[in-house]
Amino acid sequence: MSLLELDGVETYYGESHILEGVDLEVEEGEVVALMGRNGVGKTTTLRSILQLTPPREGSIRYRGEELIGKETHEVAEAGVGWIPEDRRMFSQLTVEENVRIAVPKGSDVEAGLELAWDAFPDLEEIRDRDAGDLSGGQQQMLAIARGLVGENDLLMVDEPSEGLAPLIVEAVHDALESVAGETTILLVEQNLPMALDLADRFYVLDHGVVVDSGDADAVSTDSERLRRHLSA
Ligand SMILES: Nc1ncnc2c1ncn2[C@@H]1O[C@H](COP(=O)(O)OP(=O)(O)OP(=O)(O)O)[C@@H](O)[C@H]1O
Repeated sequence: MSLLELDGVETYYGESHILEGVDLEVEEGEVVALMGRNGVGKTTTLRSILQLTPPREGSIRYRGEELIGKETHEVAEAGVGWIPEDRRMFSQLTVEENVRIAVPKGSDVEAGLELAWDAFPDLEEIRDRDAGDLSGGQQQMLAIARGLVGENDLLMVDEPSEGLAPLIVEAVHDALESVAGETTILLVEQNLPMALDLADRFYVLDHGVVVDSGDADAVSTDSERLRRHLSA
């Protein structure tokens, strides 16, 4: 049984038919990259899984259990975490407070902090700073650290490299690589080298359907196979 399985998922915003039958699977322990041009439905796929925009057709099974019809908080409680594109966090709280409240109720907060600081020593140095005062790269690190301590079985990360300088992208890559050792990841990412390097498998979405998929090792960043679907 796959950890996550989407079958014929169709999602709308009002009358706009965005996902027109998405099929994809994520196995436990994998990093799966979801790629595609702007506006093809990548974020909508994540929103569909989370039941933020519930699909009208199809099925989304997590550990064999149907998610469609559940509330978003139930999906989260089942172990599905989300790092949205806007790196949502509490800007008036410090870095440490942001990590603390990401530790699930009943779990060991100090152990969570230790895990976060081990993975992100740079964050420990700025633990007392307000999250709102961080650079884009630091905010992305904090968002990933929050995902890490959230004890998710599946972490969905939306465009973590977007808008970041190359050196910071490298740091985000390394951070995700260390998180990948702990958690299954579904990664939406337009930075092809980063996506292919991190991923075990990939899917390419175009106009709301999967048009290609395979092993990340089997394609290169400049392959015609990917270029066809990814370049503008
Ligand atoms: N809340 C919304 N209401 C109506 N249409 C929306 C809404 N959110 C997104 N869309 C539209 O749905 C389509 C898919 O958007 P989505 O954000 O899923 O794309 P994406 O592949 O993640 O691209 P991007 O990289 O630009 O975020 C786009 O045409 C977008 O304009």
